[in-house]
Amino acid sequence: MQKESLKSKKGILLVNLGSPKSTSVPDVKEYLDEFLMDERVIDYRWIFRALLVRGIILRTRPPKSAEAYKTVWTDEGSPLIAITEKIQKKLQKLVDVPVEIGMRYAEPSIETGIRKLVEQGISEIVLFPLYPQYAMSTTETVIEKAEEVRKAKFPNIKINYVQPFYNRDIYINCLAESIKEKLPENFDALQFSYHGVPERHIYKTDPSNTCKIDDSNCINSQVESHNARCYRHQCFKTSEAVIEKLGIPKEKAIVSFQSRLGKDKWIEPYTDETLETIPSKGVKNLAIVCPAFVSDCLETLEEISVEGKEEFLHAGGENFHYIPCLNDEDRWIDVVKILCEERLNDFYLV
Ligand SMILES: C=CC1=C(C)c2cc3[nH]c(cc4nc(cc5[nH]c(cc1n2)c(C)c5CCC(=O)O)C(CCC(=O)O)=C4C)c(C)c3C=C
Ligand SMILES: [Fe+2]
Ligand SMILES: [Fe+2]
Repeated sequence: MQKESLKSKKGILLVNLGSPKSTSVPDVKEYLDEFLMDERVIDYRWIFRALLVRGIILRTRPPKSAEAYKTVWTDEGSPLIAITEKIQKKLQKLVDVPVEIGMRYAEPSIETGIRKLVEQGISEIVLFPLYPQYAMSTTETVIEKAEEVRKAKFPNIKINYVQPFYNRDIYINCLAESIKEKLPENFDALQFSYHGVPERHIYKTDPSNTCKIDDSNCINSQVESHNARCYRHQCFKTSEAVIEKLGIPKEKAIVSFQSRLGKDKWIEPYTDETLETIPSKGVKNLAIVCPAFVSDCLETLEEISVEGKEEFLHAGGENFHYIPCLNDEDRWIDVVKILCEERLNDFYLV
């Protein structure tokens, strides 16, 4: 068994969220349709999801989103895709197996990425969902999609998945080092702004049924199965570990959740409301980082760096310092390499 595994060819697929093909309204609409019709993103029954997405959201949102995308688009296209390609190229120089990329939505899709590997004779793939924290709308949907594609199109390949890595020392050290380098000399608070999710998603993915979204039941939970699946817990734990590593007092750290959509209750506190209230509480000089994203994207470059900054300054803040994501920093590529290699080696254990 082990001999056979050693003979088969291995490869790596890095998976990120994906962006529209272009900033045109029809391309943005097509992208949003695929994204929001995902049952792990808007988790209503198909008919209600279609009524909400196609009947309401897609009638008004695409032109606004297209305008926002225009402000971050570069000569290389979408920042999220361009950065993922840079990670791929750097990783490729460090490992002796082929590395491809795939996006959960739009192109290059997960299927395209797997096909490119299979065409190179690969039959064992390490698939890395590029999300530090687990969520139904990120890690889970990537794995579901990859399994659907594998079963339907490539039934003879094996896939090992890199697990969420929010609590791995190598990642925390890397993130802390990266933040440390970019922190301004004087700051009143360091804000960790994570992408939000509806509260309902937190309860839905908790196998232990113990999460009550309050500090004792969520952040400090000792229930392993809860902690492995609770996005909120994992976000707070990421921040806690980073501030400890940086030696920043707890009182100087703020955790918040951005980018909510629709009328459902999302996990709190909300980033926009926080930015509007902290100046009156004495936070005039703010450093802000977005650790749910490994690569800068619309949500960091526009929603935080532009809109968030405006909200903060308008509310009386004086200095707003955005700390970029890990992007293609060498120290982060080293972490990606280690996490992938662990799963490459797991093929030998079968
Ligand atoms: C990092 C983790 C992410 C989670 C969790 C997440 C949940 C989530 N997102 C939406 C709706 C939208 N998100 C949009 C953009 C977007 N979201 C993420 C990541 C997470 N989303 C990224 C990296 C991006 C940027 C993509 C890019 O091309 O740069 C958008 C599109 C933009 C817009 O119109 O505002 C929507 C819509 C929901 C509903 C959700 C959880 C249920
Ligand atoms: Fe999102
Ligand atoms: Fe929780």
